[in-house]
Amino acid sequence: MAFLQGKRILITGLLSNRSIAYGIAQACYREGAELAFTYVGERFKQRITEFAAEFGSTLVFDCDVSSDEQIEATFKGLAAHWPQLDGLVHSIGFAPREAIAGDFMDGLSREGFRIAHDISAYSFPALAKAALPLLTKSVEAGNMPSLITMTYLGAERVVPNYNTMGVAKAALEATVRFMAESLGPRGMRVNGVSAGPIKTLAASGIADFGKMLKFNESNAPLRRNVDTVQVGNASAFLLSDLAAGITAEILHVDAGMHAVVGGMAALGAD
Ligand SMILES: NC(=O)c1ccc[n+]([C@@H]2O[C@H](COP(=O)([O-])OP(=O)(O)OC[C@H]3O[C@@H](n4cnc5c(N)ncnc54)[C@H](O)[C@@H]3O)[C@@H](O)[C@H]2O)c1
Ligand SMILES: Cc1c(CN(C)C(=O)CCc2cnc3c(c2)CCC(=O)N3)oc2ccccc12
Repeated sequence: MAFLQGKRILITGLLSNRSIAYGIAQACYREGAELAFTYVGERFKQRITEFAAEFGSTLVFDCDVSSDEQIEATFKGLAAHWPQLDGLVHSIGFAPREAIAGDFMDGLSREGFRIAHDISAYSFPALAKAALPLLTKSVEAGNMPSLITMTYLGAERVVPNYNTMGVAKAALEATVRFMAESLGPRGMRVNGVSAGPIKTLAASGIADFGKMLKFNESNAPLRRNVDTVQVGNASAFLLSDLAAGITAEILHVDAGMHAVVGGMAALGAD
């Protein structure tokens, strides 16, 4: 297949081998892409360098998306190695713990709301804007660059406890549409992948996460949860020219759960 042969793709958000970004890297590498990675903080450099080597890459950059300087430096560094960028994977999300647990109003704060939107929503267009010169080089070379981000059902519907992250994901999904409208005429596509719950580090410490996985397994149309391989494959598809007609889309990779009304499903659970 190798439907990403020769494409140069930057993947953010790789933290462990359970990360969604790890599944995306596996799929893209398998399909022939050349990869580069970002990590957060010197202490992870060694680990991410080892992950990059798994995918035939030595390109790793320290990029905390709360820093404009680190975002700029990342693409300056990338430009020293690559003549163009054909794909950008945004797989970053964070909110202070009190913003994603318990009652939405009880956990609401200006700072928590700001942080959630800065890291989980603004960072996607911010990275894309800093990448524009390299993305434009890809268009000039006759390619159609593709940008993707990871979102969740909590953007569209109330998922208990997801709270301020749901509001931030709603903002993220709106950035997909406005970025697609701005970058489409420049020959670039922008899409979101709405993944079902997966036990990653970002999911660790979330109350009742196990219950949620069980509920999905009993009620999702496919009667199972999804994993990083399935999300990775769908992401690789969106990054490739097989998805040339797709932009401003939010693709659900959630075993169909987005289509099911929670309550009724619970009735049908037994
Ligand atoms: N795990 C799930 O159930 C699930 C479902 C749907 C969507 N998502 C989304 O998938 C994406 C990846 O999460 P994951 O589940 O793979 O967990 P993960 O913990 O493996 O990845 C989260 C990543 O966010 C990065 N990050 C946090 N703050 C950052 C900052 N300031 N600058 C740069 N990077 C920062 C972390 O370094 C980490 O690599 C997130 O956007 C998350 O919201 C996760
Ligand atoms: C699913 C699901 C997830 C996984 N998911 C889709 C996410 O997007 C998780 C994102 C996330 C954002 N910020 C933080 C954390 C995770 C944990 C550590 C921390 O301090 N902050 O998180 C939930 C929280 C409540 C309810 C469901 C979920």
